[in-house]
Amino acid sequence: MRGLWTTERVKAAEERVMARVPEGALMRRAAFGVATVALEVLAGRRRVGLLVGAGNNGGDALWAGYFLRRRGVAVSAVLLNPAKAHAAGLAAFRRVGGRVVERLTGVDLVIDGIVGLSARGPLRPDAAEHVAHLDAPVLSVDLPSGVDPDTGAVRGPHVRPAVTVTFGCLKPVHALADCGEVRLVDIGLTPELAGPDLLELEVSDVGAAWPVPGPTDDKYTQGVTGIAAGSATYPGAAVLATGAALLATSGMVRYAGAAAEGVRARWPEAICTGTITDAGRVQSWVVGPGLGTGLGAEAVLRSVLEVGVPVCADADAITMLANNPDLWDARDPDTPLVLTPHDREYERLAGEVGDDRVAAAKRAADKFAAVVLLKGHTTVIASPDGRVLVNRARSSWAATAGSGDVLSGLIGALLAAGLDPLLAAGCAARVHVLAAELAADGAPIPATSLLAAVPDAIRAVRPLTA
Ligand SMILES: NC(=O)C1=CN([C@@H]2O[C@H](COP(=O)(O)OP(=O)(O)OC[C@H]3O[C@@H](n4cnc5c(N)ncnc54)[C@H](O)[C@@H]3O)[C@@H](O)[C@H]2O)[C@@H](O)CC1
Ligand SMILES: Nc1ncnc2c1ncn2[C@@H]1O[C@H](COP(=O)(O)OP(=O)(O)O)[C@@H](O)[C@H]1O
Ligand SMILES: [K+]
Repeated sequence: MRGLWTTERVKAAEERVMARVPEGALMRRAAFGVATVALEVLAGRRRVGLLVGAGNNGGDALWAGYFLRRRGVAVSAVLLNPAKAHAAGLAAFRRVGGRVVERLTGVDLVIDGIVGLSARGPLRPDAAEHVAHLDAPVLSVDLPSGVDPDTGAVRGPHVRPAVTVTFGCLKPVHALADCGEVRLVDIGLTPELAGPDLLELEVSDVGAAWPVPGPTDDKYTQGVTGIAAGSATYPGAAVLATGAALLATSGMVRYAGAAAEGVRARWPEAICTGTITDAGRVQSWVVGPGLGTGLGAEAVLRSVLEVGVPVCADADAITMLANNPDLWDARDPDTPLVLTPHDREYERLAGEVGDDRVAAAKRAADKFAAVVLLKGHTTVIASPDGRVLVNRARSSWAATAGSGDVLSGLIGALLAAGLDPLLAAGCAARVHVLAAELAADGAPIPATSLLAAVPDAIRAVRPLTA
């Protein structure tokens, strides 16, 4: 797992380190890391431009320019606020023949030292003007200027780097926004950092957690997933969610609902019944996709919540919980619940998502004592115990009708297998993104193709030896 730390925590840790190292040492170390990566990106080319802002981020850029000059690179710098440019960095830069210019032209690489950890809001007009006219790849110092360091929110002009070189530890922006390739330079911060604020699962974490049958397993021991989804009007959601649960784990899937005929026709291995009460025992329920929001659907949701097994509530189930808060009473508060809203469903449940998606997911997790998976290009998953997972897609192919039904089926199967609910949601989200990428391979796909790629996605995350 990769940890990410908020700017408040990073700044406090940096202060503690700075108190025991010589003045300027930390900045020079950071800048040396920037120069090293810049040389790698340049791959023999020799012209670099710096965009230098008023703070220490600009100082890093100037010191990086100093180190690059010493390696014989031609370096020019635009000072966005000459009076406030980092004095020691600028003096060092000039000393080795760095040039201050009005505009960057004819460079092979631009180093973005406009703003860093103290930035808020989009680029100001003068900086935005310079950025708009760049025609070389950009290396951002610490983070892409114009993107919020803690929320990753982009609300106007910002830098789109090919590479970001950050220091000491990763910050939320590195998981929440597009930073290009992210490189981490050690500046001795680690001993000063306690546990991270956000976590990102690595492929190996997902592979290690994904449940597979062992020698003593049979179809019951691995957890039976129940699917209460679909309706006469929307049988497709039931077919997709059931299929996802069948492909996610071995064992058994029970379907209960009005789409039984369609589900049976597509998935003969699913045990299909018309109602929850006839369904038999399960270790988790997925409820909501395509279920409708009428009285019948409410009764289904109520029964599922009353069973006392972990539940993944998606789509119409979320709308019903939002419209009729009495339904919460059916829930045993100790039984894990995973809610999987997209932004509009979130709004019905807990008000506007806003710019800070992590805060929004945490708010709802607290409010409902549930794991909340807030969908999107960047999916944020918050647990009521305070842990937060972030899963950023590398493509947007999953933004297609029915793909959410696949996600809820995956989560349900992992819950039935007994995974910790936060991990279940995180692993499902990761495999979902991967399945979308594998299925799409450069062209749009329907959710059925995403579903069909789930086995390949699981194979891709599992260790080769298993
Ligand atoms: N604190 C430390 O010990 C270290 C800090 N380092 C660097 O220092 C950076 C943080 O430096 P600072 O705290 O000085 O802050 P920044 O460099 O982020 O800049 C703050 C300045 O930018 C201006 N500004 C804010 N928002 C802006 C916007 N949207 N458009 C244009 N200008 C804007 C502000 O008026 C302020 O003058 C880090 O990101 C990192 O690059 C590194 O040198 C490593 C060591
Ligand atoms: N721009 C995007 N990039 C990547 N994934 C996305 C994007 N938009 C949505 N998704 C993902 O696609 C799925 C859509 O789910 P949902 O909105 O419930 O669709 P549906 O109800 O049609 O199944 C979610 O897993 C979500 O995270
Ligand atoms: K920057």
